[in-house]
Amino acid sequence: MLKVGFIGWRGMVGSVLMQRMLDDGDFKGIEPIFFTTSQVGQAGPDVGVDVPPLQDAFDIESLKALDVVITCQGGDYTEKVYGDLRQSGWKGYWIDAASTLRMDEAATIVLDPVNRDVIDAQLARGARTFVGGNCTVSLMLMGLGGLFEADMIEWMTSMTYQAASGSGAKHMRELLNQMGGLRDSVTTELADPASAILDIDRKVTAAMRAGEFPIDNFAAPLAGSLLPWIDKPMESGQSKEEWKASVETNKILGLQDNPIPIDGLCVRIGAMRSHSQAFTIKLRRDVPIDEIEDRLARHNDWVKVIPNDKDATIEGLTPSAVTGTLNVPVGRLRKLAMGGDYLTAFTVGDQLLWGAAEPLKRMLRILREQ
Ligand SMILES: NC(=O)C1=CN([C@@H]2O[C@H](COP(=O)(O)OP(=O)(O)OC[C@H]3O[C@@H](n4cnc5c(N)ncnc54)[C@H](OP(=O)(O)O)[C@@H]3O)[C@@H](O)[C@H]2O)C=CC1
Ligand SMILES: N[C@@H](CC(=O)OP(=O)(O)O)C(=O)O
Repeated sequence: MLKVGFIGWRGMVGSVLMQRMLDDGDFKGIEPIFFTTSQVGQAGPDVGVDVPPLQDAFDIESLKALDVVITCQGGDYTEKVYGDLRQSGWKGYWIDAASTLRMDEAATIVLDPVNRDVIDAQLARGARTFVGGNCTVSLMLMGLGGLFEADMIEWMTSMTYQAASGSGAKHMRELLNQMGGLRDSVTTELADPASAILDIDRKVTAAMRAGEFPIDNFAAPLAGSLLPWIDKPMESGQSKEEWKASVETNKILGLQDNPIPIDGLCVRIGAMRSHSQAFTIKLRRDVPIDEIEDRLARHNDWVKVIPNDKDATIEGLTPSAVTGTLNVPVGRLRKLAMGGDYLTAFTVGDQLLWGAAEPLKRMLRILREQ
């Protein structure tokens, strides 16, 4: 039975992973051992099988006893522990949600409905480090997998609308506090249907710009606004989130030698935990829209093609419709005015499920099936 160590299991991504594993009975047939960076010796979580007290996540000797480490603890933890653990001679499987190791030669980015062939080839070569992809990249590939599989894409742009959860739990709370603060600033006016909307707007804008508005985490108002920068700056002028689109996609697909150019702008919006993206896709040839829809729909069990009409779009192609599900709807599919080989599309996905926890859960299953 595989000895599997869980690190970061009580954080936001880790909790989603725990729930998905419980839902699918994934704790049966493994020996789970839970680790912590702050609560050594406390009781482990209830996962339906006996587990020992929490162990020290920094103790290399304890980690060396594991067949698999699965970590959602974050990049700082990976940086502190991974190198030392490997240098100690440990040959186990390391499965990680953090971006730290993604572009390492030894690491495979996992998204098995899209790149099971790459994962299998890497396992056959003896690869032992598997990392979940960036959330926008994984969600884009789940939505557009059928076009990549058929090698239909010459280049594409992705313009993102990313939820607060991508920044972490504190940011989600701050977004809600910002929303509440804006409403509180105009409670009296909202109760009076005759009040002037431009007075309400003035008060809301003043509240947003006031010194006491809660911006400790986002550094600026997000509620009632947006933030067109995510992650660190790169020399290219891209944000790091934008840079990931091309490098990670091409690594996931095994296309590093002949990469598909992908670029765009990444924008934080006031959604809670589902990311959306709008694409401009330059097709290699003019493919009829019904063939495109058919390929997209058949690619995996979670993608859902939404007809390009208003009712279906508003009902099914929004963060509020998707959050908490594994569905990845893709819609607004139509040819652009630039010509028959220019396609536009829009997709939405839960960034904590397919965007973070689900590919890791499924990688553990793949290891168990070996
Ligand atoms: N947020 C996201 O969208 C994504 C995140 N990731 C990666 O996953 C990493 C973890 O992200 P995320 O889950 O958001 O991080 P969290 O901040 O929710 O959790 C990280 C760790 O903080 C510790 N912690 C301290 N106080 C608490 C508390 N009150 N409740 C829960 N945990 C607490 C826990 O460690 P301990 O038990 O040891 O104290 C926990 O494992 C990121 O750094 C990133 O690398 C990857 C993809 C998406
Ligand atoms: N950067 C993503 C979330 C994330 O954690 O990405 P990565 O795993 O690439 O660091 C977002 O803000 O929405």
